[in-house]
Amino acid sequence: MAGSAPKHTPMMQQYLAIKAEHPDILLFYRMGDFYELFFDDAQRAADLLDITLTQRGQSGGNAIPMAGVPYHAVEGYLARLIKLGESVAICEQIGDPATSKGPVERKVMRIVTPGTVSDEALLEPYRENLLVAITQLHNERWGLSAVDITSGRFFVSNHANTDAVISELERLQPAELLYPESLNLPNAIKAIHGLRRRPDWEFAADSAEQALLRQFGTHDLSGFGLDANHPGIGAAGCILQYIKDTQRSALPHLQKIQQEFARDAIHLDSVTRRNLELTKNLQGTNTHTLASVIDQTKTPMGSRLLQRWLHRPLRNIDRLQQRLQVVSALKTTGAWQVLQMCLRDIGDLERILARIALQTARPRDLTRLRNALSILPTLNQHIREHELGKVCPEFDIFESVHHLLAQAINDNPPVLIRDGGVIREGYHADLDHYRELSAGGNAELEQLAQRERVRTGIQNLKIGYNKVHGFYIELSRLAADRVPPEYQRRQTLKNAERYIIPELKAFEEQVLQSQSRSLALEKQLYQSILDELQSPLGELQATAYRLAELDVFACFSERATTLNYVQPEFTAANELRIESGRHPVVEAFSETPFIANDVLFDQKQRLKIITGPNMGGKSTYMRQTAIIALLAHTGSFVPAKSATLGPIDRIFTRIGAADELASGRSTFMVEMTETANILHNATAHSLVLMDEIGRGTSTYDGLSLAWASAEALAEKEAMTLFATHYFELTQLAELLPFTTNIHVDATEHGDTVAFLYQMRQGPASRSFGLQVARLAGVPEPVLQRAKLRLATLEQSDREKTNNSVLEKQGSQSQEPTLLTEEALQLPTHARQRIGNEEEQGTLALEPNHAPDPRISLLNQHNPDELTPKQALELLYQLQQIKP
Ligand SMILES: Nc1ncnc2c1ncn2[C@@H]1O[C@H](COP(=O)(O)OP(=O)(O)OP(=O)(O)O)[C@@H](O)[C@H]1O
Repeated sequence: MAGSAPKHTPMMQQYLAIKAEHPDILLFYRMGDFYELFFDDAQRAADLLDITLTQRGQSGGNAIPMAGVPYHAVEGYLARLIKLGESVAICEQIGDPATSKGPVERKVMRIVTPGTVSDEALLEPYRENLLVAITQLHNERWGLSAVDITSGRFFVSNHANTDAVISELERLQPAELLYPESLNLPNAIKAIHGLRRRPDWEFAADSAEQALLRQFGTHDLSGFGLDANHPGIGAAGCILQYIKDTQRSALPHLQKIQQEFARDAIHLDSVTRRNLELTKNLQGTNTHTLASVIDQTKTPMGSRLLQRWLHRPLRNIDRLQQRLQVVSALKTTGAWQVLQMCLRDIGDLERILARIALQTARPRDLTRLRNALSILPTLNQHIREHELGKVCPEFDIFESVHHLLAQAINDNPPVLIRDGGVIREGYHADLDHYRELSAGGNAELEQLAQRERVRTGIQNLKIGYNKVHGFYIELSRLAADRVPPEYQRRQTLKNAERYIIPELKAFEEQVLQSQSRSLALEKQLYQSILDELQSPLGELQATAYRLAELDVFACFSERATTLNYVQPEFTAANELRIESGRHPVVEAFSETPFIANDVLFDQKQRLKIITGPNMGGKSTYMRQTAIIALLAHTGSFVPAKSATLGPIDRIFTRIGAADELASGRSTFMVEMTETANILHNATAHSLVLMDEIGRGTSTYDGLSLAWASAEALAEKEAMTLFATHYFELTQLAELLPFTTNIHVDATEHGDTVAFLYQMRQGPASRSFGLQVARLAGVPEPVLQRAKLRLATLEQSDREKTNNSVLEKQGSQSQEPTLLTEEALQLPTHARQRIGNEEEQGTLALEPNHAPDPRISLLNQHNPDELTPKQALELLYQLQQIKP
């Protein structure tokens, strides 16, 4: 920033003083029709918004960098900045430029931050907008609090360690994240957009508790089931303080705080969340996700709730049964159809109510609220007609609120209250009177014009109005000699003159006065309507939540009907049985019919080693198992013929691997970190998907790690699907309890392969790697070379296996054979080659079944019997032989 204040112009001094109050965020400084940014802000805005960086005058001897956006387009720019995690202080001109000495008075009128926005234009309708705060306690533990200002949902949670809080942040996807300034953030959190450092004192538990009590008007927090020592209390306090600083308005819609317990939901770590592509695919977009198939909700609030449920599958079976009951009832009665028709017109009631609470609701929010309320009686009628009252009680229809809005607000009000015309005629007598005065003006004006025409004898005399001169009488120049003396000239045009007369002036005052009075009264009435809506706000919010739930239930029923899903059943036994399960997303987007498969985990079967060709459907099978389990725990029906699920505490996935360059971890490191996490945390109630672990390192390292991991999971009795290309692992079925082999079926068609996608018992017979490579378009000469290599490798394998079996037979061992480095007895350099070349994508183990002629020659001589000359000759001979 530039030098000391005295060197700046008065305007710059004003700017710098205001900027000093908002050092960390962008300041939009209003100058006429633009919001301007200066110095570093200008540079940052120019980069972020791709707007031109210019200069304005000099300050402290240097040119001042400047960038600006037109005021009428500001919302679009704000939306972009918010999305990038930036906050903006908006500074308006509040003084009158005409009467100001020096720069016109300016003030920051609002602060827009990603986590506190409520304007419709700045929010994404289908995404929750969370302001989150975190603190770390002395022990490893973290406290977290989150609020969705646009719905009033406010909660705290606590997390045992850093990994747990990172995975929670992955779920919540905060729009803005507050943390205490003394906290040393882990790298994974540093990468989050919208980070804000806050002073440590804002997280102090004592003051936080007081702030919460003030907010809710209660004596203690026990009514919310919350202990004042909860690790998240400090974070909740910081959130309230931050909102106070940035919003400067009360938050009557934050009426309670809830506690979320990790144990209430199936734990999904951040990797699993990504791998299962719940709401985002692996490329980071919204297509081909579970939500893209399941979400047929009709309101944005329903869609947001569904996404929340998908990311937090419940473990409480009673609550799931309640949800399933509603879904089932809507399905069997077919009521979902009419309900969806109604819901379509309900709109985003949740966010409308938040804007009413924040006093930022626009006239059209009120008409939308009125419209939503007017649909409730019809909804109730459908509930009655379909006898759904038991599972879905009728809605309160808020008659008085509806009546108020029907009486007070016009059918199609303008966007802003300041434009007037929002309050309905007949609502308030004074308003009608002012409006009559200003509108009735037209007739009066015409009378006056007619009278003047008669009096002056000038037939083309007109009365007009413009903003600068107000009302005037306009006469053509040709009539100049007939202008009465009391006409005062106002303005001279090319062919006409404009005049004013006292009567017209008085008329003007009356019109303007009644216009401004009517506008002021409208604003006042509008405000009192907003005030009146505050008291039923809590009940309205509860209704909005129930409508969002009904929207999700109707959506589940529709999906179950259209896509032929079945109601899942829950059991206390530690098992998982899926008959003819399907992958909802692959099924929806595949052009060929989906092949359904069974899954069975019970007391006897816990670990399944899956083998079979690439592209054979192993990953699909594993993912569909997790997705069916997850969907069942949201209260949805599932894509299967039947599904019975025992308790599930966590779903783990180790699928595919990508370098995480940003965090400095290689493919193998990522793979092993994820594996370590699973091995530490999986229990007998966990569902574990392991896809080809060990691929990122040398064959033997990988194979050994995969082997040992499978053993460890079998020991834990976790429900594990373990897909592998290490055929050796199929031997585990004989070595370990609870372990079985299954494989995906495929058949060979000449040089190519046909996938059958059917899971079968037992290990696969072969892998079809080359056929799949052909399908992928690998050039023919390469395939031919690979075929030759494969033949030699397989030959070598067979010989080694035979040797090893012979050795084993010699030592009378009963254990099945595992191909280890020792068993293969490869020389060290050959082992290294396997590792290196495999990393480059070609495995080229040099076969040693065809003996090297040089070695044969050497073997024909005994070194002890050779003379030095003979030895030299032999050396020359050896040199001549080509390997
Ligand atoms: N049960 C099924 N019915 C129909 N099509 C399927 C089925 N399972 C998989 N597919 C199709 O086959 C493709 C490949 O499946 P998938 O990725 O599961 O194979 P994979 O065995 O895991 O392969 P790789 O070992 O190469 O990772 C899927 O994208 C899908 O189009």
